[in-house]
Amino acid sequence: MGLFDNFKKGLKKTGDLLKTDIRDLFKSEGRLVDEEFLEDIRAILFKTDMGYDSVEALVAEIAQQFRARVVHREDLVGALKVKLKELMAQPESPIEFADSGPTVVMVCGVNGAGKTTSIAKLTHLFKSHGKSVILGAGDTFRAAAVEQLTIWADRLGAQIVTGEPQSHPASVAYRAAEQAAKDGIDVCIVDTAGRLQTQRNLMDELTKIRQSIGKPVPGAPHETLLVLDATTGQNGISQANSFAEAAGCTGLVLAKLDGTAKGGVVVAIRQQLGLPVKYIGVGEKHEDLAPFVPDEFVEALFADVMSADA
Ligand SMILES: Nc1nc2c(ncn2[C@@H]2O[C@H](COP(=O)(O)OP(=O)(O)OP(=O)(O)O)[C@@H](O)[C@H]2O)c(=O)[nH]1
Repeated sequence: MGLFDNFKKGLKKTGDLLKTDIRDLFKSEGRLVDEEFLEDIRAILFKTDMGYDSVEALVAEIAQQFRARVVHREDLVGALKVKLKELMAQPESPIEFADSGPTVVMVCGVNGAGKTTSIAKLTHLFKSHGKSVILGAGDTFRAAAVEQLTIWADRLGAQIVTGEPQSHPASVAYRAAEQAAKDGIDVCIVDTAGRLQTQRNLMDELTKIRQSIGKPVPGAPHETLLVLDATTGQNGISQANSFAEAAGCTGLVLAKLDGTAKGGVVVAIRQQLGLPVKYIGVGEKHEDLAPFVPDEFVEALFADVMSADA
């Protein structure tokens, strides 16, 4: 599947919502842009969870361009797309690969956000680009987490370093990074147990994990990715903000985008979190991950609204 198809898959539910609502607005050919129309647009955009500031910026743009004029569906969608792309712009941010030696990626997030699955997807992606991968099973609290990651590693042809049930996650992370350096492996991905940003001791533990990764591989971790569950919508954003800060995150993986009609949350995330969205999860399989490209996101979001009338 191409990138655009992946975005469409991830945004199916959100796109369907927009399609129905915007088509309902344009039952007649054109619509006069008055306060009532602007209010309707506002309500539609809010439903996708774009957040107050983004919605107001979009409505202001429509008002400024079309107030007191008759607007057609394609003009409205065109203007929304241009403004959304502007709102979501971010530096191109693929993974920062190390100049030499292994690139170490640490993955963190709250329980059940989609960390393990995202690690499997990243492994598949890196391997499909010809890179060798080793995993560090740093979630030593849950035997099931280690098991799950081991299954993925076997299936995807990656090495894995695990610890004894009581071993410290920092020592597993250290050994994984060390092994990567010793064996000349391109990418080392370190899993961590789910935690809340309010659990001080567990957040301190993330710092220890980071420090121990940096011993065998100076400069590592090169990326610390926060996995966010898109289905929690805007509720998750403020939590993510403090998490990202405490854990020194460099980017986001937004998992389960396919599971929500509130995919507009990506816009809110771009507005409210100072971090680039690096990848989106669009399903449960290992190939269901796409690098995040704002313009593709916007095009996919509105693709069905403008497709041939059903
Ligand atoms: N539909 C869909 N499901 C996903 C996606 N990513 C993860 N999941 C599902 O979400 C559930 C939790 O995912 P995990 O990867 O186990 O989450 P985790 O963060 O490792 O969980 P803990 O280790 O318990 O903290 C699983 O059932 C996954 O299949 C996605 O992009 N789309």
